[in-house]
Amino acid sequence: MNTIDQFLFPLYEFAVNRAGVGIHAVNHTGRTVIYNDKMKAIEGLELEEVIDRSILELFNFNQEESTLLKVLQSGIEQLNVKQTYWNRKGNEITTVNDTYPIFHEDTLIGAVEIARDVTALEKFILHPLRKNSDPVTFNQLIATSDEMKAVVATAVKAAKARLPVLLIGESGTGKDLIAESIHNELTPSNGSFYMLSCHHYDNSFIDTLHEDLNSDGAFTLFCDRIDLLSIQHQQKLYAFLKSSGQADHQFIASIGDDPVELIANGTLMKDLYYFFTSFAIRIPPLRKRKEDILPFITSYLASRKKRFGTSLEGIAPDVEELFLQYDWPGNMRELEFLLNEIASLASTESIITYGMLPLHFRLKMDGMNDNPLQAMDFIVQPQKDLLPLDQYLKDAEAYYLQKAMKLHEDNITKTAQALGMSRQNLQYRLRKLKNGRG
Ligand SMILES: Nc1ncnc2c1ncn2[C@@H]1O[C@H](COP(=O)(O)OP(=O)(O)OP(=O)(O)O)[C@@H](O)[C@H]1O
Repeated sequence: MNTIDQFLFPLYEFAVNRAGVGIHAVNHTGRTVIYNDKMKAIEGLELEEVIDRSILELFNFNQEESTLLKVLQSGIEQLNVKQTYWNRKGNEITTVNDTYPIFHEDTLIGAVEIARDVTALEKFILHPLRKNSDPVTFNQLIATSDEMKAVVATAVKAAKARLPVLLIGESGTGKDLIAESIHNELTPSNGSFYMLSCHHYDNSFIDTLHEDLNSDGAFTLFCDRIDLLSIQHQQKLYAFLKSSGQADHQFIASIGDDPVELIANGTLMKDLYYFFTSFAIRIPPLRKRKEDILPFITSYLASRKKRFGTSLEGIAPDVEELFLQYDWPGNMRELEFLLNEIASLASTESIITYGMLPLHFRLKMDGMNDNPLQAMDFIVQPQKDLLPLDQYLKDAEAYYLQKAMKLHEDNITKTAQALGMSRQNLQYRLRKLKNGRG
């Protein structure tokens, strides 16, 4: 490093780590050389876990890394690649990635990926919902379980009474859908449905609510996740609601946790909570109402068939059993994403079989079921469909690592030694396999 570089290095390092975008750079061999703080936050990984990865290791893993690899191989940039997945900490993340090849005097010396975390931005909206698609009504909600039937019955009552409603439930349980269904149940109907999404740090939009919602007629305002607003913004929202006058407006809010706890730990303003509690509706997580899983799948596949002409119609009994055992931390949204993933890879199949489940899901199941992949799964048999090579290699890696770990009584150092890799490398692979990305 020359003197100028030495002088500039701390500045570069500072800038890279303070950047609001994830930055991941690899050299020409695919080895990670930059992995900034934002990228760590997005992926839930640590620098040590990625720093000594080689191009071959990168090959087997997630989409984003293969984008880096592709760009490294082709020398052509890839822009605006969007992905949504649950990261290692179980958070749903949506990123938009730009990946660039880096040349020095005509020689390709590496590639850089810039990832924008748009999870919050995507939700930062104040807009009339679904202007151009069918309005959502209670009829479209899957409510087979007694718990969901009770939710719908109370929501219908709330719409009749036209009183403020508080929806309480984990992410992905359908709060948005219920809010919109309440709006569409109102008689006489309200002109506009506005969704005020509070998932963003910058909630200055609350300051302009008066102007934004200045409509002649009655409207519905759905304040999604008010518990994510700062107390100062909650006070502003409360002041707006109190002053909004017209009795015909329908106000709905949602929170992601138990209100008593949120108030106790200072995350939710008591007055704002009381404003909405004429009807407090708790939407149970999917793991507490598993009767809704299969009807959702049937309805999803039927609507996909209608819209895209796909051939999928149902799921195999063993897959059904797995789905009923799984806890679905991302609730209906996670199930929907999983089905999207399966359906987008399906061709002529009419039934979702175990082999069609993405690896990350199967690994979670294997952990849960004590029913891991078997050596038999890797033998080519005439009566069994062949897997795509990429899938086969991923499965084989998962199997091999699990067996190697077992052989060495889960001792990372010994297993890594036996496999001829570093501890970090092995840990990284194991974590990736366990938490796999969709
Ligand atoms: N009962 C249901 N019937 C049909 N689809 C559902 C149901 N519940 C959820 N979904 C689907 O699951 C996805 C997530 O639902 P929704 O956005 O309403 O969840 P949410 O609780 O508002 O999540 P968040 O708190 O993250 O905003 C949507 O695509 C929705 O269509």
